[in-house]
Amino acid sequence: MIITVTMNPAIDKTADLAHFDHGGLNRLSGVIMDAGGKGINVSKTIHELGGETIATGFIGGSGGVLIEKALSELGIQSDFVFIKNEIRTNMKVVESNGLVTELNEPGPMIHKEEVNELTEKLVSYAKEDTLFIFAGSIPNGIDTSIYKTLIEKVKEKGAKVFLDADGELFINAIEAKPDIIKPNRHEIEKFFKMDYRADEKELLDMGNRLLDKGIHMVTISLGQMGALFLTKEQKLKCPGLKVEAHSTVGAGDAMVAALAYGLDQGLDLEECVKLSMAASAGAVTTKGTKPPKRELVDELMEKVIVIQCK
Ligand SMILES: Nc1ncnc2c1ncn2[C@@H]1O[C@H](COP(=O)(O)OP(=O)(O)OP(=O)(O)O)[C@@H](O)[C@H]1O
Ligand SMILES: O=P(O)(O)OC[C@@]1(O)O[C@H](CO)[C@@H](O)[C@@H]1O
Repeated sequence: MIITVTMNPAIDKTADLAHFDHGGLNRLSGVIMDAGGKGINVSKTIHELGGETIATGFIGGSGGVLIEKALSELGIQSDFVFIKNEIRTNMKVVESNGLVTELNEPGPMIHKEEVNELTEKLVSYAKEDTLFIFAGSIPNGIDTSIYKTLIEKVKEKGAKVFLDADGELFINAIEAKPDIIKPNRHEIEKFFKMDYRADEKELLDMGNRLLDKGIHMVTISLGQMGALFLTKEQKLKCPGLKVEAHSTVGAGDAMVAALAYGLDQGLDLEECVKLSMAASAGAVTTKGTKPPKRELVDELMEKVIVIQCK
């Protein structure tokens, strides 16, 4: 079973705008709302691909009720810890030239008892055939070592872990040796304190250094340029697929979802890679934070080119 953990969910509001006038009055059109937050998006994509997940994490307030309802209407199982405070709303502004500006709120204050409740819940789910996905930022009142602590606890019970996080959360969590990670270019460059754009050789080198830390698989996503998929045994790269982009929000989550689903289904690495390239490109074509349709993913899979890195 795949358990997604979203500590900082959000109602995503995606609005269209001809041109963003910084410092001026911007009148938005075509505002749509989606249940968001990285783990929740991962659950939505896994479900669309045909898999099963349980979405957990913190939810609260009217936004929390909306998210639970949205997941239940989709037929996605959830088991959240209900918190006292209201979850956040994140604004995504899509300009007509395709540029997306994201305005993410910090998230609610979480109390110690709420963290303890989630910890107990996760430990109770942890078994040898459980894959946990820890994804996204954390709300207020929680230490940045939380992912590290939780990864250690569930790994003790034999579970596997996929981590998609940034900054201090990522740095601390790496110490707990998650099985799979998916940093994007900026995240991995920041981790290795690079202040310029890494070339492919440097990206491979950074990926190898992370594998040496005991991580089984490192996927480095490169936006429209594609992605690198690295294990000790195999180093694969895929150029990005050409699609009509509407919003890149959630592309990374679709990639995480497809990789997790593929591995959980026992697909070989090359099949997992094709599925994740297709799902992430498919996610770019949807409006708002929506998963790609399975039929589109199947179509796009035929177009994925997998190259062995030298
Ligand atoms: N414009 C695009 N066209 C085609 N594929 C794209 C595009 N943008 C992203 N992708 C696909 O999505 C994957 C993940 O994108 P990216 O590297 O931007 O992840 P991310 O930064 O984690 O995304 P986010 O946090 O916005 O979900 C890429 O590796 C690629 O396969
Ligand atoms: O603020 P975080 O937790 O880093 O990211 C949250 C978020 O931007 O990520 C998802 C897209 O990946 C959106 O649904 C959501 O609004």
